Order: sequence, then structure tokens, then C-alpha cells
Amino acid sequence: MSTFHGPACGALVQARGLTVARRGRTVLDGLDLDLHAGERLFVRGACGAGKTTLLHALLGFVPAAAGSIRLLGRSCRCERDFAPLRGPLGMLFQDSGDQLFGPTVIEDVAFGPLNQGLDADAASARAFDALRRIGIAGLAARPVHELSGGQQRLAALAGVLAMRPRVLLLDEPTAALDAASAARITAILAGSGLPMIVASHDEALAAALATRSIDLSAPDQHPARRHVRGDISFPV
Ligand SMILES: Nc1ncnc2c1ncn2[C@@H]1O[C@H](COP(=O)(O)OP(=O)(O)OP(=O)(O)O)[C@@H](O)[C@H]1O
Repeated sequence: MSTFHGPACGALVQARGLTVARRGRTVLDGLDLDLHAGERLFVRGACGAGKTTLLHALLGFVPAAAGSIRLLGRSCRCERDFAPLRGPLGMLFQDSGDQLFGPTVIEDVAFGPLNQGLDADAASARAFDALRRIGIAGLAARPVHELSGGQQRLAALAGVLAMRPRVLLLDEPTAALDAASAARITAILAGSGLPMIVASHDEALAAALATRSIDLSAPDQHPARRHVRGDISFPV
């Protein structure tokens, strides 16, 4: 398996002129974005502004119509470039159903570490550790399809953290969570020291975590303002 150390300096995630269309409609138009070590970049914007599209495009799940993407210093153009970077860059999907395969929570969370080459015992230990950190070790034996929406969210995040990513891409990490769980996740993310890009409507989460923010316009609501450049900094 390849190990990704770089870049020693420079952006961990970089997009230049990123343009993405969905069903022929431009959602992202010439977006520039950089994420450096130590940064927690929040992506804001109204419903439909393109936050999820941006995260998916950065990991190659949605193709770019134009522009360039570099992840950990590597230029990514096709699936062969993106695929090996989806461990080092851990993505939490907006819909946990896209992320959980089960059958049980512990098997699901251990799946990533197993794929990384750990043996069954080591993968299971890694998975339990992640579940304990998230505070849901008691759900380990539960079938994933029996979990509530919030429990699914927590299990999916445990699965991401169990892979020991270098960078996190999180789509609405606190959606469907009660206040105590959201606070625990906020503390875990803050304490992780990991650089991250977070798409979220959660202002409390942004206030606690964001070091920088970009705001995407909503083309549905602002048809005259389709061209939006990212990296609009704001003080936090
Ligand atoms: N699978 C898809 N096929 C076609 N169009 C899509 C698809 N997913 C999203 N879109 C469209 O792309 C645009 C951006 O959607 P996206 O989900 O990225 O927005 P968002 O900012 O994440 O919204 P929200 O805050 O509601 O999650 C919307 O107009 C949406 O209708």
C-alpha cells in the first residue's frame, strides 16, 4: 500500500478553477480553494448552494467539468488518482446510508482498517477504539439498519476516524444529533488536531471549530451570481 507523506508544506487540498455541473446546470464555477495543515475550513451556503457537490468533487465522486484538484500534493484527474486518497482523506457523507454497509456496527467500522491491511484482531481493536471515542461502544453488536439516524451518524464518523485519516471532509457532521452528542463530536473534532473541510449549517459547530470559512452562493436563489470565488476569510 502506498503511504502519503507529502506535501511537507503547501496545501493538503487544493482546487483551482473548479467547475462542476449537475444535470447540465453549473453548480460550482471557477472555485479556488486551499486547505493547509492546522486549518478547519467551513463551507457555508444556503440549501442547494453546492456544499455537498464541492466535497464530492474534491474526492472525485462527482466529475469536474474544468479546473484542477491536488490532494496531499498529488494531481488528481481520474478515479485511479482519487481512489487511493480516499483513506488518507476521510469523508463523512451527508447521508449515513451511503456510508454504512454493516452488517453490524463493529464489522462496519472495522471494514476500513481491514481494507488498509490490518489483520482481523487489529482492525477490531481499532474499530472498538473509535467507537469508544465517539461514545457508542455499546452499539457495537447492533445491526446498522436498526440504528436511529443520529446513531448512524455517529457510527459513520467512527468508521471514518478508525481509518486514521490525515484530513477530514465532513458533510453536516452534527445533523440528526442531540445536543450532548453534537458537543461530544465537536470536542472530538477539535481535539483531533486534524485539518478538515466541513460543510455545515450548524453555527455552534462553526463558532467552536472554524478557523476560516468560504461561502457559496445559491444559484437557485441568485441566478445572476453564478460565479463565486472561494476563500472569503472571516474572523472567528
Ligand atoms: N445527484 C444529483 N443529480 C442532479 N443534481 C444534483 C444532484 N445532487 C445535487 N444536485 C443539485 O446540485 C445543486 C447543489 O446541491 P448540493 O447537494 O451540493 O447543495 P448543498 O449546498 O449541499 O445543499 P444542502 O445544504 O441542502 O445539503 C442543487 O441544485 C441540487 O439540486
